[in-house]
Amino acid sequence: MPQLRIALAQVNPRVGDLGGNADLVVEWARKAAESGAQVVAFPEMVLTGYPVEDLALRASFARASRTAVDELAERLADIGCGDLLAVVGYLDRDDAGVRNAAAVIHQGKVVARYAKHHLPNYGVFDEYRYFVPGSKLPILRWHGTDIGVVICEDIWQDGGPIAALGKAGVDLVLCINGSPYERNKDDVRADLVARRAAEAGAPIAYVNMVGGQDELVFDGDSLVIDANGKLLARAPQFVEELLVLDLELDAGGNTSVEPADGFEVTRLTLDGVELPTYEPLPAPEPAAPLSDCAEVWGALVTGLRDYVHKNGFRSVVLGLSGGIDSAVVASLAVDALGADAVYGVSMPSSYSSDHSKSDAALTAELTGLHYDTQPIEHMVRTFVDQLELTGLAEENIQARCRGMTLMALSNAHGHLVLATGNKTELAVGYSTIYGDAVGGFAPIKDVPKTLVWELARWRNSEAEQRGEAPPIPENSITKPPSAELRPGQVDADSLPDYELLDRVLDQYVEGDHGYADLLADGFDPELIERVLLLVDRAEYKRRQYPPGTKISFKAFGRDRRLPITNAWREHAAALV
Ligand SMILES: Nc1ncnc2c1ncn2[C@@H]1O[C@H](COP(=O)(O)OP(=O)(O)OC[C@H]2O[C@@H]([n+]3cccc(C(=O)O)c3)[C@H](O)[C@@H]2O)[C@@H](O)[C@H]1O
Ligand SMILES: Nc1ncnc2c1ncn2[C@@H]1O[C@H](COP(=O)(O)OP(=O)(O)OP(=O)(O)O)[C@@H](O)[C@H]1O
Ligand SMILES: NC(=O)CC[C@H](N)C(=O)O
Repeated sequence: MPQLRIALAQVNPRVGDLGGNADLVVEWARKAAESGAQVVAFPEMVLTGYPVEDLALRASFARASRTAVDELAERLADIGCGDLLAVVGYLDRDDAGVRNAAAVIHQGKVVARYAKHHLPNYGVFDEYRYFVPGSKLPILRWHGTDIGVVICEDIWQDGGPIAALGKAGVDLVLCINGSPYERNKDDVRADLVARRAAEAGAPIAYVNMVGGQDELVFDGDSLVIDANGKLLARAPQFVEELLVLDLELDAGGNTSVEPADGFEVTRLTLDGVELPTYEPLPAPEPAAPLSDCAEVWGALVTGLRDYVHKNGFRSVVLGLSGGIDSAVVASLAVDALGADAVYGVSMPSSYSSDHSKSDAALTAELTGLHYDTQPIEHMVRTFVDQLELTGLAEENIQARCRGMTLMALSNAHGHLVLATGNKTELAVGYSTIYGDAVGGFAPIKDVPKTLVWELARWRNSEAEQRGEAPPIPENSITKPPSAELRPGQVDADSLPDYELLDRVLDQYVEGDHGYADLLADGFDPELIERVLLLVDRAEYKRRQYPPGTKISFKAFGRDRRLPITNAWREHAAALV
């Protein structure tokens, strides 16, 4: 049986940076060659970054991507990696249109191209807007084994290229991916890859990218599973990694080129240099799965870090209220960027409690971030007096003075402003537009309030286990949440209990349940009407909220697109 050493390069490209991404591929291909691999696979569209959105529609970008892949092939040969079979995702354009493609590179040339067949067009994906599906299946004979290539969504749909490869006969399938993180998706992926490997009758080597791209985080979790469902290797989440392993594959001998399931099958035999003689590698230990909180924290840290760095910022600023949301965002920012890159500002008004000031100062002390106090009382007074503001207008001007202060500090010092709102607040519109809703990035906008508390407790206990000081003040976790916009205000005065609220929101937002479904879920009719009205009315606020990391199946934004101007209400009268 031929032994094949493969390497999966789980790397972090940057959208639009064709030169930088080519350098990345060269650097990791070199590592793969040094490890003795004969095959290296890179993620989906690694050369352009992913997703490129409407850049795909620009002919200039497609031309640059095609040129970049040809130049990359030459470069790999020039640096002595020509004998490696490299599979590299890129954006292609041919007579039929734009393609989400994989180039197979060997000895200085692109020897085969595969265009993604199944295009995802749900959730955050719009691939029918950009790409033309492919129906050609190149199968490469390399060191006696027959290798097929597919791209991400190709394994998420029944039928299609995997079934066709199974019928034609292959010994290995390389699946290159840009699969964004969602809670619990790692389990779904592993099951899926196992199912498809059985269908292909061959192991599937699945390589996913890592890193943040606007609202998406790619978590890696690359894996190799054989046709019997055995996990052969698994990379950790959220870190770059070269997963190298030796595969004992059934020797090729597959010859069918009959069209299978509408696919045009071509076989190409590549000359392999004589195999080096090396000791087989011990089977790599699969990365241990992360707990739910560790995984979410890893996603939030990655999303924040990459948004900041990939957009050229070196530091962030946020308002520290002493409350749980700003404390958790501060802790995430410190984990993502280091304490020296985080600036926290306490901005007390005349309604601010003593504990809000002391808890904010304690957050700074525990995390080591830069701390400053900027009282807003005089600014607020000027607006209130000049415009004769009372009630809600007076309350909101406090949040707006804070927002303006943070943006001024951003302009003056170049910090990116972090908005601290969580998913529950976004759902019910519990924030002041152009006030605490200002910012460039909103790290916890997809985290429900109850999960914010859970993450805070988890992060503190992690610190304790490592013998470090817990970064989040205990009082910020345990005190009743309050916006402190008027004396004695607490969230519970105007919102249902957060446990209950999050359960309703989960069904309405994630589950898209209507009124009747929510009744069947066991919620009180009055509660349903109240919560749904709040959610529906706040669409305009969500549209203007900064981007932030997606961790759920349905984040606000691309995953959930509702009209702002919308007269439809889910209520009892709408039941038929
Ligand atoms: N459909 C629409 N399209 C575009 N704009 C629309 C709009 N409807 C209203 N507006 C505009 O929005 C304004 C109302 O929104 P806004 O000014 O935000 O005010 P509003 O939503 O009425 O009040 C803010 C609420 O958030 C709570 N809050 C504030 C700050 C922090 C927290 C917290 O705990 O985190 C909670 C606060 O207690 C209050 O209940 C209107 O005056 C109007 O200008
Ligand atoms: N006194 C303050 N000093 C600095 N920033 C503040 C202050 N009050 C509010 N903010 C900012 O506005 C955001 C919204 O705060 P608010 O207290 O109104 O509600 P919250 O959603 O409960 O947030 P938190 O849990 O952080 O208090 C805070 O997270 C913080 O960034
Ligand atoms: N890039 C893709 O085709 C991703 C789609 C796929 N369903 C995933 O999330 O993994």
